[in-house]
Amino acid sequence: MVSNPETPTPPSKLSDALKSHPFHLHHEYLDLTSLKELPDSYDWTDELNMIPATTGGGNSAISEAMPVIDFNDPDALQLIGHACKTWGAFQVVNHGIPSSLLDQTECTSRDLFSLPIEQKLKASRSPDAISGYGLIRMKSLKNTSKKMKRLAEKLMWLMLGSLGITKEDIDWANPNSYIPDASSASQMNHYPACPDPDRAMGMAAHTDSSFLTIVYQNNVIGLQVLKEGTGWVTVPMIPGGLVVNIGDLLHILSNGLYPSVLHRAVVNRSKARFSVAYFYGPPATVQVSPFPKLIGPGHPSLYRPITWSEFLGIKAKCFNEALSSIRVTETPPIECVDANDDSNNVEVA
Ligand SMILES: C=C1C[C@]23C[C@@]1(O)CC[C@H]2[C@@]12CCC[C@@](C)(C(=O)O1)[C@H]2[C@@H]3C(=O)O
Ligand SMILES: O=C(O)CCC(=O)C(=O)O
Ligand SMILES: [Fe+2]
Repeated sequence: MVSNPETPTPPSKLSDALKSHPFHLHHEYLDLTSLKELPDSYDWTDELNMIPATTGGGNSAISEAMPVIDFNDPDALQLIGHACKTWGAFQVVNHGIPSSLLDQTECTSRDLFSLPIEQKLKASRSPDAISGYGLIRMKSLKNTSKKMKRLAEKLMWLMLGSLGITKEDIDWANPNSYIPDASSASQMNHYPACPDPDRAMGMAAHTDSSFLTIVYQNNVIGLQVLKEGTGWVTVPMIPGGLVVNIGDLLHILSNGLYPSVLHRAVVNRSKARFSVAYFYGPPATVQVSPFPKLIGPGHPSLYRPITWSEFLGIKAKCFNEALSSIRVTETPPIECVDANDDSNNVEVA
């Protein structure tokens, strides 16, 4: 094969994916922990984000609450399939991750974010790097907690199983395969108390690019998911519960059957909030495309094949238009505007 010098080689690691798409934030790094007034640069005006949420599950309809799935439930597979189709997210309990480990992670996160800003800036992330301290959008801290990985694997197989996809169907899942292992990244988020929560947003509405993301939130609510026909729904606190979000890569693999969930994090006036997100997906260089069993007459393949690495590059440029930009349609592909703007006020590490 002859390589075309004008075609760049796709990055082989997630951490390299941002090198060609540096992310420049125009925010100055403020100490956000003791603000008396919202700085003008944090004033939020975006329509999608300013729509308020319903209280925990639709207008009093209890059936509209986000599904909570017990891992020990014999019907877990079907329940997960239904939750993926209808919500793109659910909470899981009895997941096997000891609460002591989650508490410990929260303490580490509190300690890290409470360091003086000068000290945190010593670990700042540069515009083309994936890890370090900074403001979102693109940043993460490598934390390959074996337990999180194991849980993510179990969740993935339940999700794929509910679509009729088996381990034999997925090359990279085979332990004897020469293909590298799954990719993952962790991100710790800190949302300081905000003097003007109605004018600010913790983390702007987005989908994750992963296969699935596991989110741990300390006992302060703030995560909201967009439920079709209902609007923004606040994810309730469930002791020991972990939130699972469907990401864009599972959306692609399921040919749109399991849509990635649009979610955001709001801030509140009196309490600081912490969360940890664990992004899990295929090896960075493996191409993901709509699964053949899910394609047929009346169900054309909706997306072109893409690696996580390439998709991250597209996401850095197109942000919430990334999925539509790789959709195979008869209409001309979406032209993205640069998503390289500064619109969030959450600290991440
Ligand atoms: C693996 C990753 C997914 C992510 C980019 C990252 O490198 C680490 C941070 C992740 C995050 C969190 C906030 C929303 C998001 C869209 C972003 O800009 O950074 C996601 C990225 C993603 O899922 O594409
Ligand atoms: O803080 C939260 O609850 C959500 C975090 C999130 O969506 C992310 O890190 O991608
Ligand atoms: Fe997210």
